[in-house]
Amino acid sequence: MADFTNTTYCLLVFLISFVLVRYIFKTRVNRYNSIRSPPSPPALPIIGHLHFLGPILHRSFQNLSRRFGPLILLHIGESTCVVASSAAVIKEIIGTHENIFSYRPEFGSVDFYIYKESRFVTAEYGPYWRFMRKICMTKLLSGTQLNKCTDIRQQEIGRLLESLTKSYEEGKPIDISGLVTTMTNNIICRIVMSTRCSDSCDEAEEIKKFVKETLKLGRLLSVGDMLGPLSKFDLFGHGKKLKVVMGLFDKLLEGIMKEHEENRCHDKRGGDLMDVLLEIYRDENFEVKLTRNDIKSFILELFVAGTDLISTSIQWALAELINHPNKFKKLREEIDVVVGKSRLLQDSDVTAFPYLQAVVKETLRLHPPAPFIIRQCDEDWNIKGFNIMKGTRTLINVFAVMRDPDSWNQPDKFVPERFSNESFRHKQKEIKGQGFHYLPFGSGRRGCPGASLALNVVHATVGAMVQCFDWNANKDGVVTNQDFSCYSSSFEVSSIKDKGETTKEFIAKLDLKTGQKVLGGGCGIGGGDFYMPDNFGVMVSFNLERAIGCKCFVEFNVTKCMQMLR
Ligand code: HEM
Repeated sequence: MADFTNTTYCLLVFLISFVLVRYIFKTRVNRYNSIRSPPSPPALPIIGHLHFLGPILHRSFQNLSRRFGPLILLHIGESTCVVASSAAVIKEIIGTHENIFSYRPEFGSVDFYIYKESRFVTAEYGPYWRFMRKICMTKLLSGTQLNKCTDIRQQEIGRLLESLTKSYEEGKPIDISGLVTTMTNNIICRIVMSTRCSDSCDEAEEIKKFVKETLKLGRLLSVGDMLGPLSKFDLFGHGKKLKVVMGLFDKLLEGIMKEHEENRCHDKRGGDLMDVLLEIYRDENFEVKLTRNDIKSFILELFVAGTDLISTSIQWALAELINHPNKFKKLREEIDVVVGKSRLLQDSDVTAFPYLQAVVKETLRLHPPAPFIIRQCDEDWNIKGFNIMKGTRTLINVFAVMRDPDSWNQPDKFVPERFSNESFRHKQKEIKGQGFHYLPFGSGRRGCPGASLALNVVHATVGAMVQCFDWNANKDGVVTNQDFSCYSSSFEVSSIKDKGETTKEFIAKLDLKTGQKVLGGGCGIGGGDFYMPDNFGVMVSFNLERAIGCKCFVEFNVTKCMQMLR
């Protein structure tokens, strides 16, 4: 009853707010009515196009663009955006007119972000952004810095493999999602703050919690953007919570910074990223004077930008390989020929594995962990004959572009071979995002600076997991060859696992046909599934058989995966 009252109350506040906002403020919508705007689906009063949006946003936008064209205008409550979904349109936006679309929009969370003045990812294209970007590319995430971290990556992957083996030996189920996320968090933690942090598991764990909470609250506050200027009143208290979480993060990071300052690194190679940033902070000669908040904010952004995305990519790659045993076999053979069975694959081996690289590229094409590139139009502009107003949020639907049948053969199929055959190899431009058909890391001056680090970790982890274990869907397991978005929409409410219900009972309830494949939960990530209900929990089992003889039993826990994204 209390829940019902709360929900009704929230709904009322929400609706009244909309009406007030509409009444009080002259909206962007009105201005768009008077210009040649991009096509727009029929909108409802107050909510605009909200009713077109399903739980998986990039799919909803893909469906809309199929009906209304590759550039569409949407009003969601008080929030207006254009969505681009074809390579030709995107080429204009982040290619030809990149200078107009180099800004990223502010979201509702910014008012409650304690390092408001220090953000890099949403910094305007000005001296501060240019300075941070330069140190990112030349010092923090440069090839030299990454080479220095090879040992860290190798050790953390080794730990992951040990955990898998140990769980097998103890006969315990394994939460792949949790283990892989811990690994990526540890890698970033150690690269950023060195062993001083990673040795203390508590600190690494604390950071993981803060990042998760910051992401969750940030998303909730962004949804509040629909309320327009009223979102500043923090009607649901998410902003207040964000401030508290960030306050705790700040305290923890200040402690780590002080520790670094006390044990100043005299290593000629320059120490970890925190050491490099502190060195710049102390130096008066740089064109931009860094503050302590700049450093903390940048570090938080690296965690937010990196950890989850790498982990998601690894899980999707594994899921696709499990679902395509012939491709798994082909990859295993490639690794066996080069590395053999007596040693573990190393970072430096990856260049000798074209098929492994193709598997990762194809995974990122089908399941881009960042399904949207978000930019903002900085002047009243014209794209393909349509007017876009200054300040309009511009969403590039990377997911739709990378599944566009005009650019890709059998776009919804997992076919790594498309990246390993000769015709594609000399299209390297595509891979770097310059052809605008393949954009998992964005493109141009605001493209992802962490792409090399991310690819290093994904290649080495997927390679090691394939080299060391046989991954087969258990015959009891629910396994699908569709991605999770199809999975969630086809199961809906009737398939929520009841409390106390065993996996077997749950599976029986789903009434799957013999031989039908259903993808395991660990794979259910792709930017949007966090809308799934809390109690949705499918335990999916996989058998792991180690190449060198031992057998493991793994359970993918969907609930845990999704909690990760909450
Ligand atoms: C698989 C993993 C990753 C994916 C798929 C990914 C994807 C992306 C995408 C799509 C963008 C926006 C690009 C654009 O606007 O054109 C971006 C930006 C960014 N990424 Fe990544 N990223 C990944 C990993 C990382 C890592 C590991 C780091 C750093 C540790 C990182 C740091 C950043 C930063 C700082 C930006 C903002 C750059 C700027 O505004 O100049 N990312 N990433």
